[in-house]
Amino acid sequence: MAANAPIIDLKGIDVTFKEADRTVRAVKNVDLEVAKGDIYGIVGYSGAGKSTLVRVINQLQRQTSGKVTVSGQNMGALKGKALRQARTKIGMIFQHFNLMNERTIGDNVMFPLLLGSKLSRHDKQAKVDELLDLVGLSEKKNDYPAQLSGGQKQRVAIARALANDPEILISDEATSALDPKTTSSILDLLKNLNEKLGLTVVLITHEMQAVKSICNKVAVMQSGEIVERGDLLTIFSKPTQQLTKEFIETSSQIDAALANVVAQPSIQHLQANERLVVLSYAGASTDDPLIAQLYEQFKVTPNILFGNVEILQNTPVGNLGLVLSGEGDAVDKALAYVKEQGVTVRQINVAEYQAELARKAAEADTNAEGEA
Ligand SMILES: Nc1ncnc2c1ncn2[C@@H]1O[C@H](COP(=O)(O)OP(=O)(O)OP(=O)(O)O)[C@@H](O)[C@H]1O
Repeated sequence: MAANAPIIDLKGIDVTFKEADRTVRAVKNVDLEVAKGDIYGIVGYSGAGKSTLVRVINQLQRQTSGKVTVSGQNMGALKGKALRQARTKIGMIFQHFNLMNERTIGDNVMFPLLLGSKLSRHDKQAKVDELLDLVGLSEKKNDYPAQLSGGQKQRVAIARALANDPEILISDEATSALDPKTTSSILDLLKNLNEKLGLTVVLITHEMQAVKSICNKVAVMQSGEIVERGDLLTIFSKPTQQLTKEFIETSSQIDAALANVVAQPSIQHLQANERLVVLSYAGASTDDPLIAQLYEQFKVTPNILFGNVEILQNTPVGNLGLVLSGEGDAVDKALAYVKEQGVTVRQINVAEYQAELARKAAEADTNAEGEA
């Protein structure tokens, strides 16, 4: 494998399921390159094709067409023992942990080592101890899965997935059944393993929050296709697709803040020279100088309604909701200047935004009735 070749290289992947009464094209012509050491998030709603796509990486799911290369090996050409061998280098964890309840924690972690590891009996035991130590569960070696919390069970599953020293770990909704605090401790563990062992992680989730906390790259999937992809900062500060924006908004609470704001009478009756805007930026631009310049350069008065700054990949990413007011075309000029500084400007038409909120609420009601 060339030094800078991606560790996972998917080219033109299609997966079609044929059933008696229907055909589902679950993955449509997807290309995906994951570099060694990436924590690559794949985000999308249920049914988008995420699981099917990642199961192609270890060939638990064979592609209908396209080429899968992992660590330089053409996975589609492997069968039998060679395929089993290649799979040991790709660990996988799931939402429901998939532990063997009648075996101890130690034996669960030992299990993959019994299937063809060349280590001696003594070294296998030492490996189990080392793995349990790595995930912080040394004391639970002789307990059974039923005695553990969900977060602890997922740690056991992670230790088991690492038994054969994989280069890649695929996490399929591994935190979806966990509470927020446990989720964040599992995500921290994955990040830690990535740094400590150089493990490449592919993280499937429907929660942008998870992507935000540990991924360096993200792909957004919809109806079997990747609709947007890129490094985390670019995707968060300059999303282009509506679906990406939706996922980001659910994780940043900006829309919840905006919904509160547009419910206020003073905002519903803005003057002709007033504008409601949300400014989003990543990196160098910070609130203070920008806000000061609005007034100093353009005599535009900013009234700050809400704001938040998060640190992604060591870089501040901020969102700021403002009402801007100024004489003549001062607000337009100020906004043009702000855009030149690399800040994304979203102008909110209050009446249209309220209508949109009402439409979404009605849609949610209809869906809830359908599910009831
Ligand atoms: N073995 C299968 N046979 C038939 N259809 C399948 C099979 N596996 C998946 N599908 C269909 O493929 C589509 C994509 O499913 P997939 O599980 O990959 O989506 P997902 O994004 O991972 O969603 P979820 O998080 O709900 O699993 C869905 O329409 C699903 O019903």
